[in-house]
Amino acid sequence: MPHTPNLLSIQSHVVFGHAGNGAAVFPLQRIGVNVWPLNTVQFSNHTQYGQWAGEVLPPEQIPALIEGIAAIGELGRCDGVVSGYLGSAAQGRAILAGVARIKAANPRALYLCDPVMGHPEKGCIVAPEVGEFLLEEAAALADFLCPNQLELDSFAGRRPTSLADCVEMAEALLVRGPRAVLVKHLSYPGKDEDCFEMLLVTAGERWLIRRPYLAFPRQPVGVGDLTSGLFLGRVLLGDDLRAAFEFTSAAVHEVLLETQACASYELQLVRAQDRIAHPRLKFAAERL
Ligand SMILES: Nc1ncnc2c1ncn2[C@@H]1O[C@H](COP(=O)(O)OP(=O)(O)O)[C@@H](O)[C@H]1O
Ligand SMILES: Cc1ncc(COP(=O)(O)O)c(C=O)c1O
Ligand SMILES: [Mg+2]
Repeated sequence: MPHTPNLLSIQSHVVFGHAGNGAAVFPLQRIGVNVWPLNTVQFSNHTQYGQWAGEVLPPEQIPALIEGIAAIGELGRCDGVVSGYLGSAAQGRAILAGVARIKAANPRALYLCDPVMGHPEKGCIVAPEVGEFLLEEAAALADFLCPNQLELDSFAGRRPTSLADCVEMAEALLVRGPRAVLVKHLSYPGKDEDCFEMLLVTAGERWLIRRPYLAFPRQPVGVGDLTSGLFLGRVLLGDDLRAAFEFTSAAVHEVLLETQACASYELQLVRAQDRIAHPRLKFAAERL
């Protein structure tokens, strides 16, 4: 029987709806990954509603929970770690210490860092110290870095002038340490507005995926968290990076099609579950 990978997912959790672990855990389970959810916050709902109840996990709880898994002798079975939204650089450092501990227990474990910096139009912005921490500290330990365009711009300190420039900006991040950079959402002058584009760069390869652009009255939340989770999940299941990239794009598109068909603001993960596991569509990655 093939090994069922174990993935520690360090993200926010919402009671109602889907964001953070609330967007990533079920799809990961549905594709055959054992998820160890470590919830950095528990909120009633995602923050784009403008109001929520709940609490942030004290940063010292992150190493304590990881240490608890080590104490029962199971930490070496962790095959991968995803981290998402960080409340502070201190919380980020606690996560990196946990990742280092896991890599010591299992040197083959992979770390994907989703460098969440927020979306000005979604109203979610992180403190400047978090941006610096992500570039100066997290990128060095990450095997995969998954910025969106705004996060890529923030790392580069400028806006792109073209697709080739986006590639250059992503490749500049490779120098910081990750083996691959997945840009989850491209935006640059001259881009075809009918297409939604994602980019994957490694030391030797550059891949672009285009899929149809879907219009929403309000952009759903949690898509980035779903994207980064599925990508690492498929890598842990044995896909090469191109195959994981193509699978992720197709599965996320299936979720958005269902969400659009239901005229829902929240991602329709349960309704789309069979198509997450077995997307009907395939968007082939184009080599640049
Ligand atoms: N095919 C598509 N058409 C339109 N919007 C899309 C499509 N695929 C993803 N999106 C949107 O793009 C964003 C995903 O990219 P990203 O910038 O990583 O978002 P996030 O803020 O969720 O991290 C989400 O707002 C998502 O709703
Ligand atoms: C609690 C919570 N987690 C995660 C996110 C990130 O979601 P996304 O994947 O859209 O970046 C948000 C966005 O508002 C949020 O409120
Ligand atoms: Mg995001």
